[in-house]
Amino acid sequence: MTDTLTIRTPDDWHLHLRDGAMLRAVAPETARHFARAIIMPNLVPPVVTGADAAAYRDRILAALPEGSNFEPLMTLYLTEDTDPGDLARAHQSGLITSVKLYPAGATTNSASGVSNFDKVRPVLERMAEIGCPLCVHGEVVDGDVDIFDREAVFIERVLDPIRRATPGLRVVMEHITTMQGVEYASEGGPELAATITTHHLVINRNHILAGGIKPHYYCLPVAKREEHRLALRRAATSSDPTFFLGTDSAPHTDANKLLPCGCAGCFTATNTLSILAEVFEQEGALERLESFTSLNGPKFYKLAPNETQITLTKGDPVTYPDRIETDDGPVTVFDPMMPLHWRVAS
Ligand SMILES: NC(=O)N[C@@H](CC(=O)O)C(=O)O
Ligand SMILES: [Zn+2]
Ligand SMILES: [Zn+2]
Repeated sequence: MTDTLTIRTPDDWHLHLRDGAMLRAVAPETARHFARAIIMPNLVPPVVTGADAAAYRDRILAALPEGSNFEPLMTLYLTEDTDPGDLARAHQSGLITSVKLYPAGATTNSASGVSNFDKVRPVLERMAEIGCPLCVHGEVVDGDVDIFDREAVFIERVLDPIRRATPGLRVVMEHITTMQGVEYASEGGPELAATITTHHLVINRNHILAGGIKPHYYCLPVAKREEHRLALRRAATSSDPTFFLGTDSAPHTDANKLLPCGCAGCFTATNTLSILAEVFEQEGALERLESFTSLNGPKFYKLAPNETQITLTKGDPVTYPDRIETDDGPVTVFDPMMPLHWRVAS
């Protein structure tokens, strides 16, 4: 039986680090095991210009533990006023790695996102020319569309038309949650990829809603039926390079999660690798964990995989704190509802 696994150091291709006290508390949780991460720009106010991204990058670096080599890969938040020239300069200088599209109103801090997709056409065309990837939160904002259908409808109504109208645009479908997402991504050729979160490999909608409401399992896109979770597991553990890890670790204080109108987001940075190793072992695919966490992402982003390695060892169940403390208040760590046997050896 395999009880140690050495892989290239993982990267997280979708991560929320926030700012201020929250940033200082959560950055070390990711930097402990990950070499790089794509940093989401949905701060208040959002990271919209190259100058904003440079300043945010400095704040992240200042929040890292001493001696950390963690590299934040910055993104810009696409708005209807994004300046294509500023974006292109930020990308060409290496300051930003990608641009994030939030349909206005789709998720946490998305109010400055896009309502009229025609308005961002020139920016998307410029991105296609310079090879800057677009990371997409793929849900329609339409009160008439059932929340469980918003991803599938987005693919047909918004994503596919954008991709057809913008040849060459490289797109990452972020945090896919449906078999329709898996299917569309896997048929999209080398210019299309998809990230899958840790929590969507573990929970389905019953975990949120059956036997009492569980606010800590509420995130966007919301977890779907079991058949969709199983499709995500097959995609993540296949060797298809289309799919890679984006944890979408999204810290909110417990006070903000446990409101009558609570925030969306699961905080998984602390125990993600233990959970993923458990999931991949359950699927008989431990030898493919490295592709998902450490190889497919860099390949899509045209970056070298990390030279360093981590070793996971299997033993007695490993426990993690239920919550981490921040100066903004406690943040609950995602509970995978199963014993975890794999730990990252220090
Ligand atoms: N995933 C979430 O439920 N929340 C994210 C936003 C996002 O990634 O959509 C957040 O910033 O809290
Ligand atoms: Zn999102
Ligand atoms: Zn996110």
